[in-house]
Order: sequence, then C-alpha cells, then structure tokens
Amino acid sequence: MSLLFAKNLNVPVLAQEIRDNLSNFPHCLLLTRVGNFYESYFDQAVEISRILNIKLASRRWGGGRVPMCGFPLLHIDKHLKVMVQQHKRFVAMCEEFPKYTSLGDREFERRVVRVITPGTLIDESFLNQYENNYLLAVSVPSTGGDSVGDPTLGLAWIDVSTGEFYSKRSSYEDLRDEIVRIGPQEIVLDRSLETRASHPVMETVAEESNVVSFVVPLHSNDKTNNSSVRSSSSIPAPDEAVSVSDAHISLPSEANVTDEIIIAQDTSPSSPFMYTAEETSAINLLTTYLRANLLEHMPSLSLPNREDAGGRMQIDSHTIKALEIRESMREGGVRGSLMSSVKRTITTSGTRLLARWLCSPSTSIQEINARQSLVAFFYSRPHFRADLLTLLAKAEDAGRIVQKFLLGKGDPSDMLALTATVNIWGEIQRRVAHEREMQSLEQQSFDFSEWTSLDTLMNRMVHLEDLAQRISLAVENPANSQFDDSQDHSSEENEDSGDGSEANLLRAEWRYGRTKFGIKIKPEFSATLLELNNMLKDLWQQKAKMEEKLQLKYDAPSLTLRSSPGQGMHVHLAKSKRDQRKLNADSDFVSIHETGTTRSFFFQDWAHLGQKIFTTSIATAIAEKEAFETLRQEVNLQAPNLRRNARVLDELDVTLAFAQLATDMNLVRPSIKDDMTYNVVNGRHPTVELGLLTSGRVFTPNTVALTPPSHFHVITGPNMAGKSTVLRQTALIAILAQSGSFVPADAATLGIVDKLFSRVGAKDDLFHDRSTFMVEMLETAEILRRATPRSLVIMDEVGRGTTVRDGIAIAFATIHHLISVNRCRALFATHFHELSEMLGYQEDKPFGQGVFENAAFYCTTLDELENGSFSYSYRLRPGVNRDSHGLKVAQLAGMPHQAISVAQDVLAALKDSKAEAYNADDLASIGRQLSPG
Ligand SMILES: Nc1ncnc2c1ncn2[C@@H]1O[C@H](COP(=O)(O)OP(=O)(O)OP(=O)(O)O)[C@@H](O)[C@H]1O
Repeated sequence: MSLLFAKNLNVPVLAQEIRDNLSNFPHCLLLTRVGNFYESYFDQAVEISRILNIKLASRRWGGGRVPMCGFPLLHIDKHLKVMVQQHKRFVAMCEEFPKYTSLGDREFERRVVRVITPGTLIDESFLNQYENNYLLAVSVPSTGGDSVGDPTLGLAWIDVSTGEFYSKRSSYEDLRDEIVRIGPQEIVLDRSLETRASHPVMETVAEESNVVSFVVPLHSNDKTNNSSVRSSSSIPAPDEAVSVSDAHISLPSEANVTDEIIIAQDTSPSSPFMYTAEETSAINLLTTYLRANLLEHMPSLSLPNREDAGGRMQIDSHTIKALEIRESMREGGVRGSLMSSVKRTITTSGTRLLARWLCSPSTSIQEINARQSLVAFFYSRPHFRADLLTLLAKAEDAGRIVQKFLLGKGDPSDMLALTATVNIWGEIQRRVAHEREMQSLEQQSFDFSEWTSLDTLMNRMVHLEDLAQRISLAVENPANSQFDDSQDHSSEENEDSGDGSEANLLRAEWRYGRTKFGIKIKPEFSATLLELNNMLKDLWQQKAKMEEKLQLKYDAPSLTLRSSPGQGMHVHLAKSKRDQRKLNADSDFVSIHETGTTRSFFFQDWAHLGQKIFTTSIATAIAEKEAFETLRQEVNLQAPNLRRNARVLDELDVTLAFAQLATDMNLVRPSIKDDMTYNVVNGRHPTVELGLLTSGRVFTPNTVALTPPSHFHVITGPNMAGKSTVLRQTALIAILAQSGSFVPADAATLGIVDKLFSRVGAKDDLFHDRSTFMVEMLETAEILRRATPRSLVIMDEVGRGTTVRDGIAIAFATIHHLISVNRCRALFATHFHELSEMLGYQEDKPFGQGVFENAAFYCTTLDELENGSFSYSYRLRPGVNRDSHGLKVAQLAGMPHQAISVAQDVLAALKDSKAEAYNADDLASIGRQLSPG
C-alpha cells in the first residue's frame, strides 16, 4: 500500500488528528508529516503559506474544501529557520509512524514528537555553530499576591544543542546584565508571573527578550489549568510532579564533582547539595519546559554547573552592547566587534568559550594568572603552537555530537567523527608529552614551573581511546575500506517490492544511513552479525552458482535471477531464440511476464533462495541497527568524560588563540593585582586599531594611569579627537586582561575590576517610551547605585541630552557621587569644560581640590595648520581643553558652506558679547543681526 493511498483512505482520520493537535498545541504552527511531505491545513495553512511564501492549495474534506499547503521533507530546515528563528514562532512537529493491524494492513499513527522553539533547537542545520543557543529560566520566590518580596532569583540556562547547562543565584538588580551576558534565545518564567506585567522580572525580561514562555513547574501544586503559555498561547504541561533530582537529570561522577582545575573555572564545581532553593526552582522550570517541548527527544541531563557569582566580572547590559563585545552596534553582526577582532580560535566550541570568557571575565587572580601563563607559554613556542593548531583543526565539535546522541539523534558518520576526534585528542596529548620530553632533554635547567598550567590542563583529560577503538572496530569507515555494496543489489530490489513490514522499513532507514554516509557496521562487532554476514555471503554464492548453472544448462547467457515489486523472485532472460529454446520447454519455469524483448519466469528454487536472501538481509540490517544503538549507549555512558575532554580542548583552543593574537597584535602580558591599580602604558583600542590599519592609518596609543591619588580622570577635548576611544579601550583592556588574554599596550598593571560600567553612546528607546536623555539618566542612575570601589566606570558626555545648565548640574553631581560615594576608578569625558573649574582645576595644578583631589584632568587636542587645515593628535595630555572645534567636524561632515558661515558668525558674536552667560538681550541681538535678509 503506498503512503499516498493510505493517506487517502484515512482522510477523516487525518483531519481529526490535525484538529486534535491544533487544539492541543494552540500556540504552535503545526506541521504534519504525510508521506514525503510536511503539510498544514485549515486556517494555519493560510498563515504558513504566507510566512514561507509557498503555494496555498485546498482539498476536499468532509464535503467542503479546506485550505492546505505543504513542502517536501527535504525543505524542513529551510522553513524551520524562517518560522522559528525569523518569525519566533513555535512549531509542533507531528510525525507519522506505520503500524499494522491484526489483518496485516499498514496504517499510520501520527503524533507530535517535538515542539521546536527558538530556545530548544537541537541539530537544525541553521544553528550557528559558533554561538550558543541558550534557553534561560528565571525563578522568582513565590510571595503570593502581587507583592514582590525577596529580591533573590534563580537562573538556569542550557544550550540544548551542546548540553552546556548552568545555574546561578541572582537578583532583580543583576537580572538585566545576566540576560544580556547570557544572550538567551528564549526565556522561561513561572506561569504565575504571566498576569503580573509590572513585576520587576517581567519588566526586565520584556525589555531584553522578545520570546518569553510561561510554564507551570512540575513541582507546583497548581495544576488546575495545566497549560503553559507563550505570549497569549499555551502548551500542555506534564501532569506529574517531579523534583529536580528526578527530572531526567543524572548526577555527575565523583571525578566530575571534585576534579575541577583552576583554569577551567567558568563555573564552580557542582553537587546536588550546592544548589540554592532559587536555583533548584529555576532548574525545575527549565526541565519542565524542556520536557513539554522536546517530548520524545528529551535527553538525560547532567547537573548544571554552578556559576560562582563572586568569580566573574559583572559587565552591565549597556556595557556589553556599547563596548560591542559580541556584536557591533552599527552593523548588528559580529563584524566590527571585539569578538571579531580578537577571535583566533579554530574550533566552533572554542569560539563559543571565547565569547563566554569575554562576556564574563574572571575576577580570580589565580585563574587569570593560570590562563595567562598558558598564553605566555604558547606565545614563546610558535612551532609547538602551530603543531597543536594543526591537530585541533581536525577535531570535531565533540560536545555537540555527544548531545546529539543523548537526544537520540546522530548517525554513523557522527560516530566516526567522534572517534576521529577522540583519536586527535590522543595525538594532542602525545604531542604535548613529546614536547615536554624534548625540552627536558635539551635544557639542562628544565623549568618545570613553566609547564604547570599546561600539565594541569592536560591532566584533566580522561583517556577514552578504548571507546574510540571500539567504535572504529565496529563502524566501517569508507575512507579506510571500500564499502562493497554490490552484493546487496538485488536485495535492494527486494526492498522496493513494496513489502511494508516494519523490518523492511527499518532496513530501508538503516540503508539510507549506509548509502548516504557509506558506512556499515563490521560483522566482527558481534557473533550474531558475523553469523548473519556469513550466511548472507553463502546465500549470495549459492545464488551466483545457481545462475551460472542455469545459464549453462539452458544455454542462456542472458539469464539472470532477479526480484522486483511486481514479479517477486523471477528468472529474467532476453527473448533471443538461443536463450529461449531450451528453457521454454522446461515445465519448472512458469512464464509470468513478457515484454517485446524479455521474458520473466517463476522458478521455485530461486523463489526459495531469494526469500532466504531477503530475510537474512533484513535480519542483518536489524542487527546492524541494534549494534549502532549499543554503540550509542556506550557513547552516552561516556558523555560526561567526552564533554570534559572537549572542554579541555576548548580551553586549549582559546589559550592558543590568545597566544596567536598576542603575536599578531603585539600584545603584552598584564600584571594582575589585588588592589585598585589601573596603569596602562600606551594602550590601544584593538578594534579601532584594526580598522585604521585597513586604511593604512596608525593608531595613537595613550597611557591611562587611574592610580591613586588620581583614580578619576576628567577628559575634555575637541569632537572627533579620540575621547570615546580612550574610554572604551580602557574598559576593553580590563576585559581582555581578566579573560586571560594579553592586552594591547606597552605595559599594563591592573587591579581586579569587580564590575564594569559604561555610559556611552546612548540611543533613545522610543518603544519603551524613553527619550535619549531618559536612557542616559537610567544608565547613570544604575551606575551610581551599583559601582563599588573595585569597579571601573567610563562615562561619555553625561548631561549632553538636556540644557547646558541642567547638563552641567547633572554631570557635576555624577562626578561628585562617583568620587565621594562610589570611590571607583573612572574616566569621565565631557564637553562641559566648566566642570574643571567646579572641581578646582588650575593650570598649574592638574588635580582637583578638596574632596575632588582624586580627580585629574586630561585632554585631547587639535593642531591647526597655517593653511587653515587641521589634524587631530589623539594623544592625551594633562590639562583641560576648552575648545570643542565642533564647527570643524560639521564642515568635515559636509554641512553647507552657508550654514557653517552662519555658525561662525554666531560664535564670533558670542565671543564679542560674552553672551556665554546667556544674557537674553545679547542673544536676541545676535539673532536679529544674523536673521536672513
Ligand atoms: N588614538 C587614536 N589614534 C588614531 N585614531 C583615533 C584615535 N582615537 C580615535 N581615533 C579616530 O577618531 C575617530 C573619533 O574618535 P572618538 O569617537 O573617540 O572621538 P571623540 O573625541 O569621542 O569625539 P566626540 O566628542 O565627537 O564624540 C575614531 O573613530 C577613530 O577613527
């Protein structure tokens, strides 16, 4: 029975199934598999055809016509990308499964096997392998009613495609920063928040994420309405209550819990007893949501790694965006970001780790030093580095492959890729051991301490060669052996015979993997497989002999033994006189089919033998599939160790990349201190420097020493003269240093920065009803509330968005607060040179006075040449520059000459009348003088 035929027979059933699924998954677009197509019906067909730009058709059902659309299976990823990633829609995938009635008829059972949401992507081809795809759950302590209560929150986030799973305790105050740092594709909240739009978590989440889902956690007693909601729609919640410990989470091995090494720590060791109640409920929310969506693809999860709140530099949400750490603000993509300038990693997972380190640098001196030592170690060994990079380039994304297996996915090619990767890990370990041995032989005074960081890193690796060997002994690699499928040829015909038995479908599925990837399980893998393969070989030999014997006996060289869907096992020969003569006369051959040139006969002996070949082939295919499942289980059992090694290799990749970066960009190793120093000699902005290089220009380095007594710098100077650049580079250097990288400078000594804040380049946020000035003030307020003496703050032109008078007042108050209350290291760039007087600056005394004695004054300048042209020096010098030269920038920007000339007249008149004091009469007089006509 063909699939199409079966479908037509079941029209009412299919329609009912679709209706049921639409009502069970009302928040989803439903795709129903029908044969080789995914189809959509009823009103959703109209929507889907519009979103995907595919043809809208209709079909007759139940006496009327219903809209429908569909596309071939092959196009599923392309269309999912549009629906899930572009349109942020959820897609319920309803697959069909054959089942057999007692009468042997094949029917289809259809069920939704997974709901695909932006945060629960598994192995879709459109996933960006270089970035994590996180789903974040935020749990709020239950207070009952509308009160907000305890500000402690729990966070749990997972990348389902890689299995990277974290948790941490947080607070309302830090939530926005956490969301921006983690960058989730989707956020899950407790259902009880859905109607509390003014709850601080709801407000923050609504601003930072456009996909928010609500779920009833499994431990909740409230199961009166067991639906979870995305925006205004809902998904079914499982009806059993489970706690974290039984929500498909497997405990890590003993080694996993205790054997973390300092360089590895972007998380702290986890054990089930270390999670706070808030984290536990976030984990519960997350797993509930995953189960409701991954359904049949729900993997076993390891316990999340706990992020240590104290061990990471907190970078506030504006700063991650404004400093363009992950993506550039102008272009939106990676281009022009810090990430794009410093990325030298060569593996996808290494690149993901680099992004995590840059967005959450360490505050542990020990950890930073360990990373830097490794960078220094590789920096001074370019050949060794090159060898390791060559090996690393061959490794696959093992974490992702392991996760695929845990999700019940993955094919033999993944198995081979994993094996190859494990072998490469072994090669890397051997290469490291070799280098160590060579150096100890070469140098009499071999310095073991130089090797400490690398030894520590490599010692974290688990030996998995046995697993690799087992897989390579089991799975035949097409690269090593020519896969000979020729003997299977006629059984392939059998497969096409339309026999819809489960075994045959299974075999077809397995054959698909084999032919697609040219891979099969070696017979030696198990006694059963060996026996079946030998049987098959013997049967094929019997067939060849039978064919040869018949050809000779009937003097019929064209005679072949075949099978086909229409004729079953048959003898096939050409209609030539010679070939037909003897055989026609033999009653053992019953003619069953004839064309102009050929004839087919039924022949009992071949029917028997052919049937045996057929059933043995199927048994072999089933055994191969079982063998593959056994291997998959073995891989799954080793998942924690595989992940552990993959993580070590990621760290190796990032540190090798930092060493390469240090070479490429001429970086130096910063010295890290446990104090409030910030002393960077001739620092550079890595991204601006790179941008200038492409146009053949040279970056002017600047020294910033935010060291007592002057930990607060006021920077003035003309427009476009490099004030913002020096501010940003100051922050970026701290980020790079605490990530473990060397920094763009001649020398650097840095005291650990606990929190990094910026107020630079604000835009308005009209969507949230905030003007540019309001955004500026919100950001400023947050800094003043949160900066500690160990923080680093950069502020650019605070107060510019309002009147000069109010602006100066706000700018002064901000400085006052930063110096007297926050007492943090800060750079404050401004065009309000009046502030310098207010802070007590005098030409001969470059520091402030009184409470402002920690303030120092620096400026950038503009050199005017005799021919009327000018150039920026970009070099910071002590002092205050009172001239913004704004008109020059206006001129450069192409402002009409006439307008420039009016502006010049205004400036001249202001100077003459000393109207800077804003005498209304003087200003009115200037306006009259310059009025048109
Ligand atoms: N140190 C430097 N060396 C070379 N070029 C630089 C340097 N600093 C900045 N520039 C160049 O000058 C441009 C403007 O710099 P920046 O935005 O830092 O100026 P600004 O003083 O903050 O200007 P404004 O006051 O108008 O905001 C940069 O985009 C870069 O091309």
